[in-house]
Amino acid sequence: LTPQLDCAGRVLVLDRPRVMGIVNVTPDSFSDGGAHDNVEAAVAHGLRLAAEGADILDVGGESTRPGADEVTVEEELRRVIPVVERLARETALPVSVDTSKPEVMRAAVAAGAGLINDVYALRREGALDAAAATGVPVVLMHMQGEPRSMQAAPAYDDLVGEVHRFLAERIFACEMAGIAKKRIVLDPGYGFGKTTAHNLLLLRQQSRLLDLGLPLLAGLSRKRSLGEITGREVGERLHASVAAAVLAAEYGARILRVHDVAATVDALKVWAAVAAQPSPKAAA
Ligand SMILES: Nc1nc2[nH]c(SCC(=O)O)nc2c(=O)[nH]1
Repeated sequence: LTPQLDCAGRVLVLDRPRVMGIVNVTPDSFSDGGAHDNVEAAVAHGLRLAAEGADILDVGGESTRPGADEVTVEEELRRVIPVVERLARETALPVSVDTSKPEVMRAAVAAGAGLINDVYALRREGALDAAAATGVPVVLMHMQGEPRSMQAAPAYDDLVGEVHRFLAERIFACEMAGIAKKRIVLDPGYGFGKTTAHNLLLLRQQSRLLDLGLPLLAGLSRKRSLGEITGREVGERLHASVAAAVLAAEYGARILRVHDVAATVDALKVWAAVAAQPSPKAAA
């Protein structure tokens, strides 16, 4: 049976790896334009990613980069809601909201968002109830520590086991709050309290998370670990990001969260065409 996510009426069919395009609504470092310019630029970017073949658009107003400082609820709402509203209206794609704040979850779904993408896995006060009340699917991501300090000294006794246990606990918390298991997507949280070595091991063993019985989302696009491996700066990580997306698909991910949609769409078409062929075991 093919898993599918009903994102407020816009159904994401997970019969093959799908591409989630990243729409950051954070102060534009290129222009000193005010909030309006940020919204306009973000909407234009989202429309472009839709034209490039994205299956879902992920709108985020708070950078969760290591060391990032907090954004107030009011500021995050000002950035995110207008963009969610416009993209939900001007495309037929499901729109997800990348937030940990319950108020932003509620307002974004009211404005047309069909998926909640929470890097904090609904652990903030009120987030479980807010997500349950919206009725839309949720992405639960693993993070060790807090964005501000998570990269100081990440350490694990059993990395994959700890990520697995964390996700199992968050699934249970969701079910207790009335969020059905079929509304949940899991995410290993690459780069969130992990060294490059951790990220590599977690990717290689990502398929161990599949026994939790839920679709996986992977976000490796342009991340620091890819820079460490290739020596490339953030704007030069397209090739590494495409390789990482294909590997994540090979190791079980069905949603790839990326900046470079067109390139990843083509790469995953090749993956899907090959994956459709009989495996060596079948031929034997
Ligand atoms: N679900 C999910 N959401 C995310 N939001 C970010 S923000 C940091 C960046 O894009 O570099 N990363 C992720 C990720 O890996 N998974």
